[in-house]
Amino acid sequence: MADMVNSRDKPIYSESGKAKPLSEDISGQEITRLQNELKKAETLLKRTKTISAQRLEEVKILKENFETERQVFLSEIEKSTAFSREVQDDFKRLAEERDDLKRMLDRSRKEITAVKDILSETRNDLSKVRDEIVKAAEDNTLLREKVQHLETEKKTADYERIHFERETRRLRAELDRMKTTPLLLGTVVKMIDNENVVVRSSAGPQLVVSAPVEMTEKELSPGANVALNQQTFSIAKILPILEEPEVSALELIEASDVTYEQIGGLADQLREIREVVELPLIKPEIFERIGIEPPKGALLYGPPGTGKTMIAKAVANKTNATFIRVVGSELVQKYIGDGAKMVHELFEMAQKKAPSIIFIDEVDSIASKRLDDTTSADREIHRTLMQLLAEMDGFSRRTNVKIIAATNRLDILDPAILRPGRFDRMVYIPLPDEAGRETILKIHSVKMNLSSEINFKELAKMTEGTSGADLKAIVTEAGMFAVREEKLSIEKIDFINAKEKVMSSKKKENMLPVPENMFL
Ligand SMILES: Nc1ncnc2c1ncn2[C@@H]1O[C@H](COP(=O)(O)OP(=O)(O)OP(=O)(O)O)[C@@H](O)[C@H]1O
Repeated sequence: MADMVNSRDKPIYSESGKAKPLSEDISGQEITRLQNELKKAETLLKRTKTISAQRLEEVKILKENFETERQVFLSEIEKSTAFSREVQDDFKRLAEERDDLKRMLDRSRKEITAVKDILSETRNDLSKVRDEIVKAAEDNTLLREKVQHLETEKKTADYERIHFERETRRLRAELDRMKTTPLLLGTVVKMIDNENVVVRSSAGPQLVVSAPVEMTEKELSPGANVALNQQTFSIAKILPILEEPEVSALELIEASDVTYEQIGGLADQLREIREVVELPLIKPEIFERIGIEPPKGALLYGPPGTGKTMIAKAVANKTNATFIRVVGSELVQKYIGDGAKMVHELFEMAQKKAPSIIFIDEVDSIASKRLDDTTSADREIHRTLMQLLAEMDGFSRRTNVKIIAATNRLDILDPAILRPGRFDRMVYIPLPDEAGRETILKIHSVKMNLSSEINFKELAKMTEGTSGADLKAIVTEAGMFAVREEKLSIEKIDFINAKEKVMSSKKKENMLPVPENMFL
């Protein structure tokens, strides 16, 4: 057993921990026990070593983990430090900005205060200006009233002046006629030489008279109408020759260019006139076939500027007739003493130029009713009328001569001229209605360059009471407005301005007194 003790196992310790020499009291059992104990201790030591190794390993891992986390924390701290620095910078910048803003706010507050002051000053000024405007408007109204009053006075004065001028002219003509010894009518037969002329006096004999030095050979050509002094038979003046319309009271148009299409809004009236004037000229056989006398003509009456002359010209155009226009007032004013003769020559010329249409404008000037022929002028007018009636009665209905007369004063016409057999139809030519006005506006602006916004229907609504001549004036005036402003086309505003202008001047005219029943 002693062999079994390993030298390595020496010394052996007792339970009390005190080493005892092996030789002494160690029994076999004790040795076994001690060996067991030793084994246990070894096992324990081994386990302890293992555990220590495990613990060491764990400590190592923990150490590593700790290092890693420390690094993470360090980097986090670094980041936080950088962030905190940024935050500090931002804060600083924001603080600066806030200071700037504060300064700006202060400045703005000061500016607002200044603006408020200016505003209150301006408000005061404005209220002063408003007061001044109100005062000026009141002054303006007063002035306008004064101007209106003055305009009315001026119109009255103008009207009186025109009236007096007319009266003066009439009296002067009357006076001249009374002063002048009546002249004899004569016709040049031939010129003998530069100084002597043979004339046939209307009294009968042929005479040789001296040629006045101021008269040319051409003026004294054979056939020229002359007036001769009753006592000396010298040539006092050359009388106009009817066939030369520019020196007579006549307007002679061989071929009129007015067509029915150029007349707006008078369809019914045109139909009536065409029946009595156009039809007998174009188709006289219809009347023969039916066995009725063709009409002689028509009397057109109505307000001025409604197209009476146009109608007569259009009929002349349609029938290829010569259009001869004579103005009643000119007949008696220009050819004092010769009115009746002129009427006779007028009908003669119409026959010569047939087919023809005699248009007697302002027929009231020679055909007005009067109670008695007090003055010689009245007697002269009466003679002219009698001649007209005689000519109308005398010429055959079958000739190619038709008469159209026109007047604005049906109320003053002598009933003699209205008697049946003279004018077969009396046609009222009224102011155009709305549709008529629209057509007339379109007719007169057909060649104009118009802007697309122009609405003639609307314009026709605004021009109530205007005549065809007024509407033509509006169109022309609108063109003038556009020309003045160098526009490319006529705009609506030009028409509105033209309408205002024409209608206001018409209103002024209308303020002159109008005889009662003027268009009846
Ligand atoms: N119905 C119409 N259609 C188109 N244009 C018209 C019309 N009526 C008048 N006018 C225009 O007015 C102008 C004057 O018309 P016109 O001389 O025919 O009138 P009137 O009735 O004879 O006038 P007055 O009685 O003053 O002699 C014409 O040249 C024409 O341009």
